[in-house]
Amino acid sequence: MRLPFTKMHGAGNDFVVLDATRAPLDLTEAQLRHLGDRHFGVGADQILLVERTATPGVDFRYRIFNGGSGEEVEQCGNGSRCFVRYVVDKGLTDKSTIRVETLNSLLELRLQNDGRVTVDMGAPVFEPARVPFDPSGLEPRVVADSPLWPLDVNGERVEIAAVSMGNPHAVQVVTDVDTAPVATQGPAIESHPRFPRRVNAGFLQVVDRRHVRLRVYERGAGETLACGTGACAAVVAGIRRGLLDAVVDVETRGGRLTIEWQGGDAPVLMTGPAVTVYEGAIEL
Ligand SMILES: N[C@H](CCC[C@H](N)C(=O)O)C(=O)O
Repeated sequence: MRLPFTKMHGAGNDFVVLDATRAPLDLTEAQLRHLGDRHFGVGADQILLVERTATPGVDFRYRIFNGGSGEEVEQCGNGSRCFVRYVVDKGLTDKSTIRVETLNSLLELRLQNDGRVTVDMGAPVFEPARVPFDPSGLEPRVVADSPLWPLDVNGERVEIAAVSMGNPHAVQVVTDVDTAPVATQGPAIESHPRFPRRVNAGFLQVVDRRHVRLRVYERGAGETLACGTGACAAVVAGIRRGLLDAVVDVETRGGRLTIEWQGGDAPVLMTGPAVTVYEGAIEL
């Protein structure tokens, strides 16, 4: 099968975007992993499938698959911005505010005049069972509004905040992201038994109350240059610990995202770039 695709990135987190609005696309996990493979396929952190939906008041559905594992996941922040850029540039909609459903969320996205995209990512979730995270037998250290859970990682004690942005995140504060043990602790946290659906592992460095640096070892993809939901989870965790103000610039290795959260049940707003790199086709 000849499969046309669009290669995109949001702050360096890269995607293969597929149009399934005209005809359904049913790819196997092996085919999805092939698309994500940087040597034998196209290469991408995630594969995004754009579909129509019959849900009233919703414009599209988009499905997200991790490029390393081929598994379908609930949410992708950088991917949602590229989704908007894609449907507007492809003429699939004439709206500039678009409502899209994912596996477990409904997002509202707005294309700004400067080409950046703002996404209402919904409210964060902290209840362990809904992350999901198993805290049984653990005593958290509570800092301001935030329980910090002691996790045994490679024989070291790591303190994490467990947050869901629709997908699971474990966020720890580090003094310097450049020297943080992302390569060793990342995979150990990703597959930690206390996260039954595995987890995205965030390493957050607080520069000041409005600026942070972040690296994320992503579930099913490894370390990416940026992680949108990871940036949301990290800023929310920092605000709950009393370390950050409500609007924070997040410097990632691939670019800058701006995250806003007013606390409580307020939605997390994420603004950042969405870039089309090239159009291509691959024989699957
Ligand atoms: N690896 C993530 C999905 C992609 C999230 C990330 N690329 C983003 O921008 O939010 C997970 O398994 O939950």
